Amino acid sequence: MNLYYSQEMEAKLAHDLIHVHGPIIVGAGPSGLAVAACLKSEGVPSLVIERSHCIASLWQLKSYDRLRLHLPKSFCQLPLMPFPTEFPTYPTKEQFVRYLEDYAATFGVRSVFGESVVKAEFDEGLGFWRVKTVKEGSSGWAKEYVSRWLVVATGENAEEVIPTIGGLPDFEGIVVHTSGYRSGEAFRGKKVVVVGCGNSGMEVCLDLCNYEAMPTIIVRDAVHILPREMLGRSTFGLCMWLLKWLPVQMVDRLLLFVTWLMLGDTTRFGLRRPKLGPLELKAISGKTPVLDGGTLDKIKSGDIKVYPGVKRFISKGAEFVDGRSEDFDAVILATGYRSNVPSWLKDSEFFSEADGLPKRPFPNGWKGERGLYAVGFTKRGLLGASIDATKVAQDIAQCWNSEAKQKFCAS
Ligand SMILES: Cc1cc2nc3c(=O)[nH]c(=O)nc-3n(C[C@H](O)[C@H](O)[C@H](O)COP(=O)(O)OP(=O)(O)OC[C@H]3O[C@@H](n4cnc5c(N)ncnc54)[C@H](O)[C@@H]3O)c2cc1C
Ligand SMILES: NC(=O)C1=CN([C@@H]2O[C@H](COP(=O)(O)OP(=O)(O)OC[C@H]3O[C@@H](n4cnc5c(N)ncnc54)[C@H](OP(=O)(O)O)[C@@H]3O)[C@@H](O)[C@H]2O)C=CC1
Ligand SMILES: O=C(O)C(=O)Cc1c[nH]c2ccccc12
Repeated sequence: MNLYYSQEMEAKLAHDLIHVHGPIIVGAGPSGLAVAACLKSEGVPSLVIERSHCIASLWQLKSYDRLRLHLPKSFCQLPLMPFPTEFPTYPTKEQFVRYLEDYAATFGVRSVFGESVVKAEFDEGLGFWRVKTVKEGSSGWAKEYVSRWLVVATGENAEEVIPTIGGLPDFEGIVVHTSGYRSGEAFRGKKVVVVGCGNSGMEVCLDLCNYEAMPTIIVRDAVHILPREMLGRSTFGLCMWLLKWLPVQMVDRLLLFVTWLMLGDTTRFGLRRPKLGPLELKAISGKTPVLDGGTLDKIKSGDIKVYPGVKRFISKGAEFVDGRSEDFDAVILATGYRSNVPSWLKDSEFFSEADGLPKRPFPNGWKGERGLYAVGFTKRGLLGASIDATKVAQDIAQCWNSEAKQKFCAS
């Protein structure tokens, strides 16, 4: 029971509401865990509500086997607990998940699993957030949690983007989104078309090659492909260091020059570069450059074919916008993810209905009104989540620990 509820409020709350002692955090991914840990370190309890039956479901349930962190570990660790020193520079997903399990245990993160938040609404009368959940995968069973603070940590990758491409329902082979792809084993000897050329599409193509499958990647637009490492350092680390001294456009120019020396002109292989440089584009649009870990070599050798956009699918293959057509055994949709916040959060001021991200861009998208917060919607990966989590926890702790505990200080 929250000590700071007034008797009057207490009376107003129906007996079947669950009064959360501290903030409610929706989502037990890295962002939710990070904010719970930071709150704990400030002496603030919290409750994490997670739809799946484990922490970090994106990493444990929706990712392929060969996945590793693609930025060096120093840029991916959560606040207050570094990665073990014996971890490699780019930890595997198993290592990352083990780290997150240890992290949750170390900070005693309190979670309920298997409950999906279907509605969260600020009750003006009570001055509290009411958060309704249903048991994942069932109907007719619901709970309602209540708190002064609501932290949204459901992520930018909560739902798969499944594009409507003409003819796809008529395609007779396997169709799977990358979230359901585990390894190339199931595709040995098969012709596979991979739709989308972000980091997922590129990595899956390389994996397919490693299992003697024959991948074709669909690149419908311009894309920045960068070597994961340059000049003996991680490209990302080098960029972060250069950005301390130089403006982003200049860092982009240097980056593209070294990339050109290392990879050559990628246009020859069907990979046009956007007009804006990779870091400027990332900052403006959130579009992550591809950090190449060997895919480009397979494209150069012809093991991976590059085609422009799909015009439509047919029963045994696809027709492309350039008039060519080809047979395929399987389609892998590497078409990315989206936020699901607009489907359950009844507040259109803080989050955009269009993309489910906070309306105010980084670094100002972490705090809304009336005790509402967001962690992990910065388009800056785990580093962005850690920055948000620290700020959110400090803000809530200030309120929690203030002398005027009776007063509703989230505003
Ligand atoms: C394949 C892949 C690789 C990546 N690699 C990197 C990387 O190397 N480095 C990097 O910095 N970033 C990387 N990212 C970005 C990624 O966003 C972060 O790694 C990280 O997972 C974000 O954490 P999060 O907690 O914000 O979101 P998530 O990890 O997505 O966690 C959100 C949680 O909320 C839960 N949830 C969603 N909706 C509800 C609901 N309505 N009710 C209850 N629970 C809900 C989900 O089940 C999930 O467990 C990668 C992303 C992907 C897809
Ligand atoms: N640690 C690691 O190694 C990895 C990290 N990641 C991270 O995970 C996040 C998600 O990445 P990812 O899953 O690649 O998603 P992205 O959103 O980054 O990429 C989706 C791709 O699909 C394309 N696309 C979407 N719809 C269509 C369509 N109808 N026809 C053709 N192409 C289409 C997009 O093209 P367009 O740009 O034209 O819209 C884009 O190239 C990113 O942050 C990424 O960095 C992912 C994999 C590995
Ligand atoms: O993996 C991701 O999605 C990230 O957002 C990590 C990231 C943040 N800034 C970048 C710049 C270049 C490449 C990756 C990232």
